[in-house]
Formats: sequence, C-alpha cells, structure tokens
Amino acid sequence: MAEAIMEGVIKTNKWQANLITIKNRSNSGRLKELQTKYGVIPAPTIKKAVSDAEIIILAVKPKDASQAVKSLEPFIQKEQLIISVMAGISTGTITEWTNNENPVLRAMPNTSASIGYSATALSKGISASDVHVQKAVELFETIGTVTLVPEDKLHIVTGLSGSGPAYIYYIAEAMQKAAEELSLSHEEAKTLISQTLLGASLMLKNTSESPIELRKKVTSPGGTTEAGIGKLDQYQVHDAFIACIKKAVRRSEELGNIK
Ligand SMILES: NC(=O)C1=CN([C@@H]2O[C@H](COP(=O)(O)OP(=O)(O)OC[C@H]3O[C@@H](n4cnc5c(N)ncnc54)[C@H](OP(=O)(O)O)[C@@H]3O)[C@@H](O)[C@H]2O)C=CC1
Ligand SMILES: O=C(O)[C@@H]1CCC=N1
Repeated sequence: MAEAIMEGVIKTNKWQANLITIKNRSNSGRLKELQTKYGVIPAPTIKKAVSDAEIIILAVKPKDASQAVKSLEPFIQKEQLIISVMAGISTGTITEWTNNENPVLRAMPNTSASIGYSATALSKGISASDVHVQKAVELFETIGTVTLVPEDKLHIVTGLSGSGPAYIYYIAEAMQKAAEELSLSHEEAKTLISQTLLGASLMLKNTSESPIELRKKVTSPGGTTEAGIGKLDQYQVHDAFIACIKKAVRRSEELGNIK
C-alpha cells in the first residue's frame, strides 16, 4: 500500500521523490528497488526515517503494528503528523503506542492510489486539528478522492472500499476465465472486460442513476442479461456480496483489538 501511495503522489509532481524517506523491517533489496524505481530515499535506521519527517505514514500489517509503532517512540518529535493507513487500529491505540500527544490521523486508501484513483477515507484522532486534516486531505487528494468520516465508520470503509478493488478483480478473474473457456483470446477478453468495468464505473460516477436503474437499462426482457443474472440470483451472488462486505468489516474490527 505504501508503494501505491508513493507512486501516485510522485506521479502528480506535487511531491518530490527525494523528499520521501522509506523504511521497512528487513528487506533492504526492496528498499533499493523502490529507490531505483521512484527516486525515494531509503533510511538506514528508524531514527533517520523519522527524525526530519513532517508527516510519518504508518503502513505495516496490523500484526506488526504494535512492535513497529513502539519502535518509533524514542524518535518522534513534537508537531510531526502521524498518518496511519493500517486497517482496524484506532488513533487512540497509536497514541498509546507512541506514548505522546502527536496529532494522529487515519486514512483508508486503496491500491488504485498508484494511478491516482484511490477512494480514500480520512478520520482524525482527538489531538489532530483541522489544519492537520487539511494537510492530509491535500496529500491524499493527489492520489484520488477523499471522504472525511468519523473514526468509528472506518471499519465499514475498510471492508467496502479499502478491500473493494479485490472484489472487482475477483469478478474480473471470473469474467476472464469464462471468456477464455469460451475461446476468446486473453488479450481480446482483457480489453473487453477492463473497458466494460471502466465504462460501468464511469456511468455510476457520472450519472444520477442508481445501480439498479442502470442495470435495468442493460436488461432487455427475455434477453441475454436477464438470463445471465438469473444464474447469479440462483447462486445468491447478491447476498454473497453483502455477506462478503460485512465479514470484511467484522475483520477490521477484530484487527482493531490487536494489542
Ligand atoms: N494492501 C491494500 O490494499 C491496503 C492495505 N492497507 C493497510 O496497509 C498496511 C500494509 O499492508 P500491505 O501494504 O498490504 O502490506 P505489505 O506486507 O505489503 O507491507 C508491509 C510493510 O511493513 C513493513 N514492516 C513490518 N514490520 C515493520 C517494522 N517493525 N518496522 C518497519 N517496517 C515494518 C514490511 O517490511 P519487510 O518487508 O522488510 O518485512 C513491509 O514493507 C496494512 O495495515 C493494511 O491494513 C490499507 C488499505 C489498502
Ligand atoms: O486486506 C487488508 O487487510 C487490507 C485492508 C484493506 C485492503 N487491504
């Protein structure tokens, strides 16, 4: 996720790559690769990574979060803005782990950040001000849209739009498999599927019509769409998607209980 954010941000030319410092746990080859690809600067130590930063972005897996965030504690300076993209983990927990009163915000972007199309939601912790929120909005608007939500809604956002690209890729995988089984070439199928998803997405975004209205327009009585959707209904795909999102939301809540 950190790569998707840095790729998107650098592409806009609003943020210089050589002002972005990166640090991971142990994979130095990966840091070198990112340096070569984007011109960002690997930090040899956590101290170096943190000390001069205006904004610290936390993007480790929730299972590693406690150890990673606590390791920053000795080096964090007053006024540094901390932004976490970690699923589930609250601003309150991050404040506890860093043992200071620094402003903490949470962002839930998605991997479409790498091409400037993230749907990011932002929430602020109690020590963050509107000025901090504005700074984060400016940052995340370089990689897509930003929606401000109260922190207790971030679990929902995580299950919906944080994980969301994967649900769409799951559908795309099935469409691709069907097309190839039915003898379209890989490239023919890919072009048709990606443009279909893009067009449908732009229709949702740019018209005032609801998904159900748009779907009805495609569905001629007695036609192919009706036959196809009948099969989806038979497999209860609609209900399965609702269950999928609710399950992902619950998982975000569980991740938030990590100590
Ligand atoms: N992937 C996604 O679509 C999204 C992910 N997120 C959130 O982003 C976070 C990262 O997810 P993702 O990018 O998929 O995970 P990755 O496994 O790809 O990246 C995690 C990174 O954390 C580093 N790391 C682990 N422990 C430490 C530590 N103690 N100190 C410094 N660095 C450490 C790892 O370094 P090393 O490789 O050296 O171990 C690795 O570079 C998660 O919290 C997730 O919830 C949010 C929105 C979307
Ligand atoms: O799968 C995950 O836990 C992360 C959070 C949202 C998307 N990926």
